[in-house]
Amino acid sequence: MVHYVTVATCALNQWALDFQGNVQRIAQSIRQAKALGARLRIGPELEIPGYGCHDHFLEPDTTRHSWEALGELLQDKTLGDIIVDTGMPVLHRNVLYNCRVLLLNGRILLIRPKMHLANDGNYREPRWFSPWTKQAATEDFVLPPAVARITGQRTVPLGDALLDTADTCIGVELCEELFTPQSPHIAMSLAGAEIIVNSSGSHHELRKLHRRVSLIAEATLKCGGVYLYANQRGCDGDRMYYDGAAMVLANGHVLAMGRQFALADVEVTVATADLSRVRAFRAANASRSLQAAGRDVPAYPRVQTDFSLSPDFAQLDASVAPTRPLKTVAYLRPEEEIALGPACWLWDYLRRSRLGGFFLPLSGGIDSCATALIVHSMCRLVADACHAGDAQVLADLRRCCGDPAYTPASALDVAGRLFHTCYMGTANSSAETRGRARLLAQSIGSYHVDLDMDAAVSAIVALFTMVTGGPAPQYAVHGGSAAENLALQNIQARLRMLLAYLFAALLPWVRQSSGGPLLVLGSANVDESLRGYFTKYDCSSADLNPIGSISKADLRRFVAFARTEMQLAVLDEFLAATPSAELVPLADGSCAQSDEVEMGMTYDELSIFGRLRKVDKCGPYSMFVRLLHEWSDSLGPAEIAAKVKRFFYYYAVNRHKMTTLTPAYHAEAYSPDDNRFDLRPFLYDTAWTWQFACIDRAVARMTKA
Ligand SMILES: Nc1ncnc2c1ncn2[C@@H]1O[C@H](COP(=O)(O)OP(=O)(O)OC[C@H]2O[C@@H]([n+]3cccc(C(=O)O)c3)[C@H](O)[C@@H]2O)[C@@H](O)[C@H]1O
Ligand SMILES: Nc1ncnc2c1ncn2[C@@H]1O[C@H](COP(=O)(O)OP(=O)(O)OP(=O)(O)O)[C@@H](O)[C@H]1O
Ligand SMILES: NC(=O)CC[C@H](N)C(=O)O
Repeated sequence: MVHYVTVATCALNQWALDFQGNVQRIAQSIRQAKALGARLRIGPELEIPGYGCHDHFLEPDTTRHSWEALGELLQDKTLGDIIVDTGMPVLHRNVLYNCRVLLLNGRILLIRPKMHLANDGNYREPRWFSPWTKQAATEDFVLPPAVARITGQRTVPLGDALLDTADTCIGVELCEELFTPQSPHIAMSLAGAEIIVNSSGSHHELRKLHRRVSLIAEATLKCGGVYLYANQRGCDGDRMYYDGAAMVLANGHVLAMGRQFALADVEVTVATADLSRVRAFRAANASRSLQAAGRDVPAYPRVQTDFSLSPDFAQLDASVAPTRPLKTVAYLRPEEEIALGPACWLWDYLRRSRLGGFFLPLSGGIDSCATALIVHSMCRLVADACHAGDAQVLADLRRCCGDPAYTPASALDVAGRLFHTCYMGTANSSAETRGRARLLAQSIGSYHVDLDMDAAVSAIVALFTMVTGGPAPQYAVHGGSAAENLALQNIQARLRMLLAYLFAALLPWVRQSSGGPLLVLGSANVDESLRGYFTKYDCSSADLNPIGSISKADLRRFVAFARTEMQLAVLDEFLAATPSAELVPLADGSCAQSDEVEMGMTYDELSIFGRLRKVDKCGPYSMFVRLLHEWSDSLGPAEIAAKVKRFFYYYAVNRHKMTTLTPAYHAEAYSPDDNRFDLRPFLYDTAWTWQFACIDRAVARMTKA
């Protein structure tokens, strides 16, 4: 007797509130799973309305339309003969739950509400849902009449139960539940669930996939069993990118894993697991058996079905073999993740916003260069998908370009249609930055504009002088005050933003393209945002920023990676250049300004401050203590104190700038995004009187000692 079960998990590119598109993608994934021989298919968390509906979950319409959409799935006869695990909000006795709904042949088997809600970082599920707190208990859920008519059921069980099929037992764990110390899979496995299904809405952060795989590998290594993990993939309407990587593990080994980043709307990952191995693994583990036989194992209610996941478990069929475990999991390096995640996010945003492409102010510096490389990466993915026959990507591309007959020849060809770069020079710009911008644009195929805007700068200064009747403001190198010097720089920076929006609106018209206007891209990185080293409402203000949660140090690593992997020799010059704003007059024809000198700290130091502040939750005093140990080889307590105090001073002065930062791709746990992720006041006492005094006392004590 063999017990081979073929199971399917998916990554779907759902879009919040796009019920029609979401149901189509779910149905397509079920059909694909069946075609691949699967008898169980799981999809992402809340896949019917889309995970990222946020406060729309509070609207009864969202639940209502989810039931209507579920009704369509239940009535579709092509979706039968497979257990389907789908997700939607369910209102039970006036309480809203985040639920899995398990279906089979037009009937609902079980509704399983989430028991441990995600409530940190970007997650705030308790704002909309309540957790189901009754372990191993169910209640009767009365179906909405329209659904009851379809299924022929009046009530279905809702709660924490297991599903018994003819050949195995299935337990449901929902996303965050895996991340908790007392994960439900532990009790469910001890109670005999052999397959655990986990549907997630888990967004990308660099290196996060390791954590998911380790948690599941650890779970199945300790408990034994088959574990299915599904996830959304794509931008479903905000700063997050859900990064797929749907997978199947068994007894600690990865059997199959889908792609983390890809443009395909539907990806089904299938594996055949041998349940005999699960049984042998568990039975041979004496201490596990002792626990499983004990009184503490919850007596789960069990929903019964005669359906069997094994094709015919009475006979050995040599054509069906268990999937061999992967030898290694091919984790991407963080640089590769930066190249792919934001690129896929940009593509989803572009096609879903139905605009005509991107416009990027390209300065010849590292940040806008990294942004350009991400768009280049997007163009490569789009060209590859078209060449591989992805009809959806080709249709979306044709709509963006406004050309129904277009077929791309290459990534550079795609860039020529979608990507616009612009160098906006002034008398303060150097030939080096202008040249680097032009060469990079050539290398990646963007439509490049090289302009000078001195006339506009002079006009604004002249207007100011005329209105105030005073002398013209001067740069510091010409004897001007600090205020004059800053004001003159900020005019240039803000004019660039104005020009960016003008060109984004009208370049398609100039090029006689029938695509829509362009999305303006910004390139402010985490470090300069935290330090406030940028002009409010300059080119950092844009429609989207692909690099806004990434530090300068990581961006430099990404550009170095792109130099080799994308074979762009021009990037050597970017890596070698000294970062500079080029907003003050040149000295002997070359740049007289250096970011790090002006900021009073290096980008590497800023990266460290940024991680300590957010990830390690350090206030000024804790940061000082941490750095005292980490920097003790090179710096004394007084120097470290001065650096920490300088950072917190500028952070406090400039925190207000975070409130208007351009929406940025969420890539890192140290993101300073003020609107959704890093919630802080923006009016601080910049003296930090109490905190700095505490540091000063510690320095005094150490100096005395
Ligand atoms: N607590 C608060 N809440 C709300 N608003 C507040 C505020 N404190 C000041 N403000 C306002 O903020 C404004 C000052 O900010 P802003 O106009 O940006 O000007 P500001 O921060 O004074 O100057 C721009 C900074 O960026 C540097 N910079 C300039 C250009 C390019 C680059 C580069 O990235 O390479 C760097 C420049 O050296 C300087 O340090 C004023 O309007 C002020 O009223
Ligand atoms: N000469 C320029 N031409 C076009 N865009 C520019 C120019 N100077 C600055 N910008 C735009 O303004 C943004 C902020 O300018 P800033 O001088 O602060 O550069 P940065 O943040 O160090 O970025 P980069 O490394 O791209 O220069 C740049 O990322 C770029 O998009
Ligand atoms: N939707 C969820 O429950 C996600 C929570 C989980 N901590 C994650 O990041 O994957």
